[in-house]
Amino acid sequence: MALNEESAEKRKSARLVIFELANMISVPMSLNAIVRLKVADAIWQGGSNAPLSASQILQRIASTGSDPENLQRILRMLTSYGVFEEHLTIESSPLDGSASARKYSLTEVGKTLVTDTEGLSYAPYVLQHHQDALMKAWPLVHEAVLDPTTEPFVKANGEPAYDYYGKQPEMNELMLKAMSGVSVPFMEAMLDGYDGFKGVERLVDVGGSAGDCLRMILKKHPGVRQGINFDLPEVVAKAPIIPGVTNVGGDMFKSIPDGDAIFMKWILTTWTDNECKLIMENCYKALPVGGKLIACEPVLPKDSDDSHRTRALLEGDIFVMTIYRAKGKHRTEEEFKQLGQSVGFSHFRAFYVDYFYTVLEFQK
Ligand SMILES: C[S@@+](CC[C@H](N)C(=O)[O-])C[C@H]1O[C@@H](n2cnc3c(N)ncnc32)[C@H](O)[C@@H]1O
Repeated sequence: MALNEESAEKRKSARLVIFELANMISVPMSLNAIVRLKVADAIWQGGSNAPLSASQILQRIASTGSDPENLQRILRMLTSYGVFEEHLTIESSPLDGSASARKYSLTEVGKTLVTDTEGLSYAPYVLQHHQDALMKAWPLVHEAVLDPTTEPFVKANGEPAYDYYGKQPEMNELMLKAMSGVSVPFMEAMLDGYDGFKGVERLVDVGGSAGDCLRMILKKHPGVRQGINFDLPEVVAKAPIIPGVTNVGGDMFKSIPDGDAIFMKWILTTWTDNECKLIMENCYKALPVGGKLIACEPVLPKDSDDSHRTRALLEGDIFVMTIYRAKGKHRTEEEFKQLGQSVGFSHFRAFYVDYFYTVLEFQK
């Protein structure tokens, strides 16, 4: 191929990539639509994953007047992102006697949206990410660059996300469900691949939400006799009663209950370096010498690439910047290590037991 032909080809593909990127909003919005319509549950009804056409799916979920063609458009597009598998079949058509019909089953990705497997669904997480208050913040991402003192969520809604959720019982409840759905599969992987709870009797979960992480740790490690689920008062007020777990309401920036070890999952990421230091200092004070802070956080790779893992972590980083703290962030392993050292933790280890979260162990 001549040089100028080659660069013309490159320009054509570049324009295509921009089309893809600019229209990409269709992807999360359609995913949200699929969850709202409970499409995964409809396909999975009775535990079967037999391929269904859009009309058959709608017969299971929707009221009269719904449009199978529009549903099929969404299913096709999400098939290209690996959420559904498309099956082309030849079926009789009233027009010419035969036509190809598209049917859809769930891939492993699609199955994560089924809501009848208790506690394992990612559906609430998808819904939680697309609530109106969050959607209002997204057009303001550029503001996080121009003025990082106030995150886009605050600009759009007048107050920080956790304060806002606290005043909206429905948002709070959805947040609890979203966290449970995401926590359970990770905790299973973590408890298989990490054994740092040996010898711990009293374990505090900082920002423990509904207490799912503690429930699973106590089940796997009966030596942990006392679990303290520590979170904001309005959150623990909604947390279920779990045998062996005491719900304690408070503010981690003020003080943290004492424990042999402290666990936290998905906490440091949403705060600035100085706020992280304050939380970690309070952990340090609450631990005995030799005690461990076990933090599970998304950890950014040093290099950038286009793998699913790197993209999920980098996209999550922009989510944090937009919704929680303009200077809260996904960090590299080295940045976490330095945060720990700055508040006095003498040992640090990282365990890569999952693709999204890494276990970070800080020892006093
Ligand atoms: C992203 S969620 C993580 C929940 C849970 N650790 C999990 O991974 O499933 C962050 C949690 O931190 C809690 N949180 C926020 N500010 C807090 C504070 N000042 N003190 C204690 N908990 C707080 C929130 O209520 C929420 O439950």
